[in-house]
Amino acid sequence: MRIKPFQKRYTVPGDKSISHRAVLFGAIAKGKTYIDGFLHGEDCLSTVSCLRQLGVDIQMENESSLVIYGQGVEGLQSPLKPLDVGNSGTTIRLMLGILAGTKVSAVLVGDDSIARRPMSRVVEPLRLMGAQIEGREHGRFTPLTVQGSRLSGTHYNSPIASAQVKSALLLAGLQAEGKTVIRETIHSRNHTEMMLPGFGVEVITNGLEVMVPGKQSLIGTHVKVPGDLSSAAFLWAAALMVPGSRMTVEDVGINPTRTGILDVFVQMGATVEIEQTGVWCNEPIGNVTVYGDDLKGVEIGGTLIPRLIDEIPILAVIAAQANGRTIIRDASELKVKETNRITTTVMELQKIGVNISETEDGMVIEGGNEIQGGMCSSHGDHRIGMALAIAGLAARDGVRVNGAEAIKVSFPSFESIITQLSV
Ligand SMILES: O=C(O)C1=C[C@@H](OP(=O)(O)O)[C@@H](O)[C@H](O)C1
Ligand SMILES: C=C(OP(=O)(O)O)C(=O)O
Repeated sequence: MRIKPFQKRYTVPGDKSISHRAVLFGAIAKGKTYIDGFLHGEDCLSTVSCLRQLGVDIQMENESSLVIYGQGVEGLQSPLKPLDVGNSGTTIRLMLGILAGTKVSAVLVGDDSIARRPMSRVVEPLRLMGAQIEGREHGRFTPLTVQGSRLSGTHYNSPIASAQVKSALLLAGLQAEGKTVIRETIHSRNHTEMMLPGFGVEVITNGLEVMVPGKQSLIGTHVKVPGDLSSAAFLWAAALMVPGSRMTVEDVGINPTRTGILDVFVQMGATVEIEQTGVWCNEPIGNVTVYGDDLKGVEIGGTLIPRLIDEIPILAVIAAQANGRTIIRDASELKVKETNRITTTVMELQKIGVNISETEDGMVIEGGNEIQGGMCSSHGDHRIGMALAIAGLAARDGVRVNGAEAIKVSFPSFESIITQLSV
């Protein structure tokens, strides 16, 4: 149902990408790692449970504070049962990079969505380093089996801008003989490169290239996780969908490899005020306020896309309300996320009366018409579920989202915040 204008300040739960990395790196480090602000969402909990199955002692002091008693990669043990990564692409791909160079043998499985997502993007370059990974359709899909082995460093030109690929190879490279160099065509998020030096690891970045010398070990540290900009994006979007509203999100990560959506808000005519308040573990954080009425459509593509890849479903919702046409190009990677996010975004927004169509590598939205509302589905994809719920704040008849439980994957407090906005 259409809601009244609001002026609010919130914090959002910890960044999902950074939470995964903090617990994975702590698990292969020697000594204690403390994590504050850990995201207690299903994806990160899948990472924790896989690591526990590998014999890592992880204690939860409370929902967002963890202590990991790391014993180095040598301390990892072969699990008795398959490691279940649930819905999390980051977990399986980074875990493959870690396990490839250990003495562990393990089977990795996930849910139906994971079973459809491509694994060859990490399996193939890891095999070039000497990894022994087998699986369904020659290792293109789960279930996958990894038998840890000796690795050699590599020089890999990554054909896709994927931080999961880059991170998997860097993690394998830490255990390999010789150096590992990854070159991307477009910058992907750089949280791995930003965090590893805090664990005492040498990482050298030179433009689009990242290099790690091999045979390095990690030392436990303290990680403070910034708020997740990808979660905050839904709250800022709420303010843009309800004219006259204003939303501030505090202590949110503003790493430039993630802030593409803020650039697009400005391009659409919104006001974005960024007050940087600190740097936590190499990651800039700040308080970010977004407001604006009478937005206009935009054309986006190219190097901007990896900087807002997870925000495209919510951007489509904002574009539906903005005046004029929005064109999103170069976003084929969306086809291999939790769902095919081009298809699911277009299909579900059409159901609630948005004029939107699918293209080969993105979508076109004709904005400026009232969103009617109705019944739609998350298709089990957290970001689709949240995008549709935000559309509901401006829809004439409201929006009912089936499968909203998927939202717990990344933003467990989303529903309670949206309920507060609506009263
Ligand atoms: O490394 C990460 O933490 C992530 C990288 C991105 O995926 P790709 O690496 O497939 O682009 C992103 O979509 C995902 O939500 C998290
Ligand atoms: C794509 C996502 O995550 P992952 O690849 O880790 O499943 C996401 O959170 O939008």
